[in-house]
Order: sequence, then C-alpha cells, then structure tokens
Amino acid sequence: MTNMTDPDRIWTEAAGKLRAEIGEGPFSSYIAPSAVRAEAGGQLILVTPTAYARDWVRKNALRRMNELWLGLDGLSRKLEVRCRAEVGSPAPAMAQLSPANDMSVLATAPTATVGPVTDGPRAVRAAGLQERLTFDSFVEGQGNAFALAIARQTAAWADGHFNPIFFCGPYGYGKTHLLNAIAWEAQRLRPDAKVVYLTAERFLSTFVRAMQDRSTAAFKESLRSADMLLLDDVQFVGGKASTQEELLSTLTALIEDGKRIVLSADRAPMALTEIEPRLRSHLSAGLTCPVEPADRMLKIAVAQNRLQALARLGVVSGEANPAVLEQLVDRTPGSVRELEGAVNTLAAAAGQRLSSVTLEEAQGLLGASIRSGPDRRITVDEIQKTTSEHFAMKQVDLLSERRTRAVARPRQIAMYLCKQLTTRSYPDIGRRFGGRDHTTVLHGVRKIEELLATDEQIAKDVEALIRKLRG
Ligand SMILES: Nc1ncnc2c1ncn2[C@@H]1O[C@H](COP(=O)(O)OP(=O)(O)OP(=O)(O)O)[C@@H](O)[C@H]1O
Repeated sequence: MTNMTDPDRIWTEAAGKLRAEIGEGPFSSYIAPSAVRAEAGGQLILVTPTAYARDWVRKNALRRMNELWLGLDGLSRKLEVRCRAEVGSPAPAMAQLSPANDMSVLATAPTATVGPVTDGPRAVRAAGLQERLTFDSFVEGQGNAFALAIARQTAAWADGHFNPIFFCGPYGYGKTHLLNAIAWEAQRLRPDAKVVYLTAERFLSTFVRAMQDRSTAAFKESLRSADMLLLDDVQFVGGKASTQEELLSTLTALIEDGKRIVLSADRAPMALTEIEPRLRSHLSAGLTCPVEPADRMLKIAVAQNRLQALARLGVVSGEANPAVLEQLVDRTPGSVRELEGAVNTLAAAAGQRLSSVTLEEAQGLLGASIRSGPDRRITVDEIQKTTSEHFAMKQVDLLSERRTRAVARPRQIAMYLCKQLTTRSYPDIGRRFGGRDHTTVLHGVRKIEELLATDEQIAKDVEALIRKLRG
C-alpha cells in the first residue's frame, strides 16, 4: 500500500475509493463539496458545507473514510468532521483541495468582464429575473440547506467550486429562487462581470430565432462571453436535438474557459432520459445539489416569512395566529408554490385584521384554496403542448417573439390557461413563455377574459382545451 503524507493527495485517493463504495448520489451531495484542512496542531478536519452534511458524514461515511485514510496516510492521522460554521472559515476549505481528479475544480477566477447583463436587443440577457427572489427571502430548512450553502458559495464566486453546479428537485421547492438569488448576488459582488440568467425555454426560442435569422454567431457570442451562465429548467430541451447540441457546445466552451455554470432541472442529470447521453454526462460532471421537498417546519417558516413580507408591503398588519398558519400548511397540498398561493389568499381576505382571524374563519376565508386532496397537476409544458397541437402550430412558436395574430392569440390562450389551471404567478408564466415580462402575461390573460364573453370561437377553443388538459 502506498504511504503518503500530503493531505491533498490522500484525500483525492480516499475520496475516489469512497465514491465507488457509497455511490454517486451521496458522494456528490455530501463528500464532494467537503474538503480536508490541516489545523495548526496537525489535526486534519473534514469540513462539510452544512451541519446537515456533517451529521450525514458522521453517521454514514466517517468510519469508512478513516479506514481508507489510515491505509494511505504515512502519518497515520485521523480525520474529524466539522461543518463550515464551526471552523469559521468564510470560504470553504474545498477551495484548497480537490477531492477527485475527474471532477473539475475551478481554481481560476473568471477572466472576461463583459458589460452589463443586457447587451443588445438580439442578445440573450437576464430574462425573467425576479427581484423578490434573493437569498434574503429564501428560508433555509433541512431539505435545502446543502443547496443553499452551495448557492451562496457559487454566488460569492468562491474558487474551486465544481462546474457545472446542478440543482435538481421536484416542482415548486425553490430551484428558480436559488438561481435568481445567485444571479443577483453574483452580479452585486462583481458588477463588471457578465452574469446571464435564462430559462431553457428562452435558450431554445432564442436559438431557433437565431437560426431563422442566420445570426447564430451572435447568439453563441452572447452566451460564450458570460462569466456566469445560469440556465433554469434544463429538462425543457429534452427531445430537441439541435438545441441540445448547441447547449452542449456552449457548456463545453464555457467550462474550458473556466466560466461558471449553474443549472436546474426537475430531476438529477442522469435521470433526464430525453436528453442525449453526452449532454447528460456533461451536466452531471460537476456537483449535483438536491433541493428536496419542504417539510412541515420549513413550510410554516416560509408561510410566516411571506406574511411578514406582505406586512412590510402594507397588505396585512399584525401576525397570524400560529394555529391558523399550521392549519394552512397542513391543509394545503403540494409544493411551496401552492402554499404561497394559499398565504396570499389568506392575506388578501384578512387584510388589516390578520391577527384576529380564528381557525374557523380561516377555513371559511380560504375556501377553495384549501383543497381536500391533490388534483392532478397540470404543467405549463402540457398546456403549451396541448395548445400548440390544438392550433396546429409548434410549441416553440408560443415562446417565440412572433406577433401575428395566428401566433399571438393561441399564445394568449395558453397564458390564460396557465393562470387558470396552475398556481403559477404572472412573472413565473412569463418566464415560461420565452422570458416575457409579467405585464405581457397580464395583458394576454385579460384579453382572453374579455374575448371569452364576446367571441364564441375562442370560448369553444378554451373549453375544448380545458377538457383535454383535465383529461
Ligand atoms: N425555501 C424557500 N424559501 C422561500 N420561498 C420559497 C422556498 N422554496 C420555494 N419558495 C417559493 O416557492 C415558489 C416556487 O419556487 P420556485 O419557482 O423556485 O420553484 P422551482 O423548484 O423552480 O419550480 P419549477 O421547477 O416548477 O420552476 C417561489 O415563489 C419561491 O419563492
């Protein structure tokens, strides 16, 4: 057996063996973002990003890690584990050591500093960033603590992070929120850097338009000059071969240049089976951070947080009775998005008398929003697909900038259906329609509401679509 003394080399080797034993998921979640550092007295500490990761490592991997370590370490040192808050280091030790050589650890600061986030009408820009989605408004809980720690590190442009960072998890538990928060914070910390946020829908629609306009070179350039590229809802490129090819070449070019890439999807990269294997493997080459469904405690905290934000805006005054909040959480099935909808309903109904609302009253006020059981969830993607099929057009046209009535009306109908059949907000729907502004969505929805009363054909189309979508 080889004997070494350099913790860096021992860590690389021991971590590689542990990876094979515990599997890719736990490894990339808990071990890969940790790092070994030597204390002044020679004691070696494995530093995890969060207390949760520390407890996981203590319970599941520390013993084995020490066995592997002792087999390699010429100085027979033992490893202890602590979380970053305990060792009090602002940037994690993972910047100092790279755990396994096949995971790219960026040591270089981004080089290009290209202009502001918006750079010309044809350029891809920070489409759809929402101001309220910052780290300050994100509530930490057990299921998201690790993702939040990594997000903060990424936003701080910390050296040595993995690339790409991939946030995955089910619908409505904060992936977009984290990507927005990273983009805001990264831009705040480095105003000269080019931080580009876009949804995969936007990537697709801009790419398709660039092909039609024969301006793909400008499209490529606008992305490749980014210092940090954040791409939301990557699953959307599934089944779209040329867009995937373009995405793959964008990612490889950026990674080669040492630029930061942050992605999100509703599943882990390897489970995105509609995505071509080479792209999938690039997506999973960095660090995968699960954003897990919120537990009850987190949901209560999010509801409280939301009410406080509404109080600051003057929508409500006072605090809700804790039992009312608990009831709200317990009786609102679904994700944090649905919960936010229920909180908004309560706030709008209770207004200035929030603190005196009783349990019975809350139940009455919330009525339909507190449902007895989860309905089948209709997604924006399904609405877009069904609407485009119904009008014999392509889904990508709904996302495009084409404004002829033949395209604009079905697009407005699809937006209207999203507002009716999902719990998504106007900005969120805009984001899903090629990164449009929320006022465009609002206008579209109002237009269809008006036409429903006067235009028989539209009323029939909408009715048929709702029937198809409800199944
Ligand atoms: N931990 C949290 N703290 C505060 N707000 C949260 C948290 N998790 C989710 N939310 C809120 O819930 C809503 C849905 O979250 P978000 O849009 O980020 O979900 P998502 O995982 O990106 O979903 P999708 O994949 O459908 O886009 C947002 O309004 C977001 O602000």
